[in-house]
Amino acid sequence: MGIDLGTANTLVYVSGKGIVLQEPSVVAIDQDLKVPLAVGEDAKKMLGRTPGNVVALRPLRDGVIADFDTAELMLKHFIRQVHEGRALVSPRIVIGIPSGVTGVERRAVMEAASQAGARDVYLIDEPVAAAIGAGLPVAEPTGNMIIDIGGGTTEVAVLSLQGTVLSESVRVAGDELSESITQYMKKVHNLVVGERTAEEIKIQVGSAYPTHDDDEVTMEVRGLHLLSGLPRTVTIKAPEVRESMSEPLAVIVDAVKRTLERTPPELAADIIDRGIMLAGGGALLKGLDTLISHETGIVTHVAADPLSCVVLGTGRVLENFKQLERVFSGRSRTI
Ligand SMILES: Nc1ncnc2c1ncn2[C@@H]1O[C@H](COP(=O)(O)OP(=O)(O)OP(=O)(O)O)[C@@H](O)[C@H]1O
Repeated sequence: MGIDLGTANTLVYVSGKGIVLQEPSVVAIDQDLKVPLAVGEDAKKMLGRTPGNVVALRPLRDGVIADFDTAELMLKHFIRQVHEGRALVSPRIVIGIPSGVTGVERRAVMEAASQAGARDVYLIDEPVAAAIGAGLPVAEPTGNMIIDIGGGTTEVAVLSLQGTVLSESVRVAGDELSESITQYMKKVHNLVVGERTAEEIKIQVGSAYPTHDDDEVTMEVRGLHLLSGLPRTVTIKAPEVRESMSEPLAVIVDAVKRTLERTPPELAADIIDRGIMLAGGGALLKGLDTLISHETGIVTHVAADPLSCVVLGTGRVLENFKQLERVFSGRSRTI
């Protein structure tokens, strides 16, 4: 089994079956009874809509485990769901985790997977898994650059010979882009919008680079008007949404440029030939590949299925275990 334990989404791949689960990394908990009410999609629908005694939590924030107990609960829930309640037959699990997590958190993730019934737990850094899932030849002696833009972190890495030659991780990614839209709506339109609405704006009319028909793209946004205190609908245009995201986008572009500046010349030459690969849900932001190409002068591609790259990578590693044995950043075995 391969798992992408992401800030925004968790995906599970089962050898021979493919991706069997794709759910938001959200857990809703009844605080009075201390029991989970919902996990995944059902819990995400509750974000910002819960009564006093219920909290909808995202246990991973900014690429790290913010709430370990809830993360463990979620991981166990998903593993059991995939196995339809049956006990695991001591399977091997490969888990993709953000490269910024600490040693303690790595052990905690392995522990949670062991408790859910896994015998051999292997950890793989998300950029490495994303590169494998995007089909980059990471085992060859050639430089590959991957930018994995998730919910909480953007990880930029240069890989060669199954290893990370250099990498940089910034805690600015998809969620921060949505948050900038929230701030903009409040400041310019006096409209308070929730996390889900801000994400919808980003997906529907957000872009990183201008197109000729930009001005015609608009969206009606509902929220709470700050001055009247009443619900109101406001029409926004694509260029203002792009402008509202300019700061976090600049942080991402700077991280890419800094990594390129540190890349050894032979590998840099490979990257110029092969281009840069974008993965993670953030890669779906319209025009982001064009922005990065424009800023770096290097052709930039978006992976075929950016949201699934990490989990597909864990799956490929599972299915080619002997050839890709050196890609792991942690492992544990329960006897
Ligand atoms: N079409 C889209 N346009 C822009 N952003 C999108 C789109 N679809 C998804 N996203 C964003 O992608 C992010 C989630 O990506 P992904 O599932 O790869 O993250 P993750 O792996 O859970 O996070 P992390 O890698 O930080 O742990 C969210 O911020 C979401 O808003």
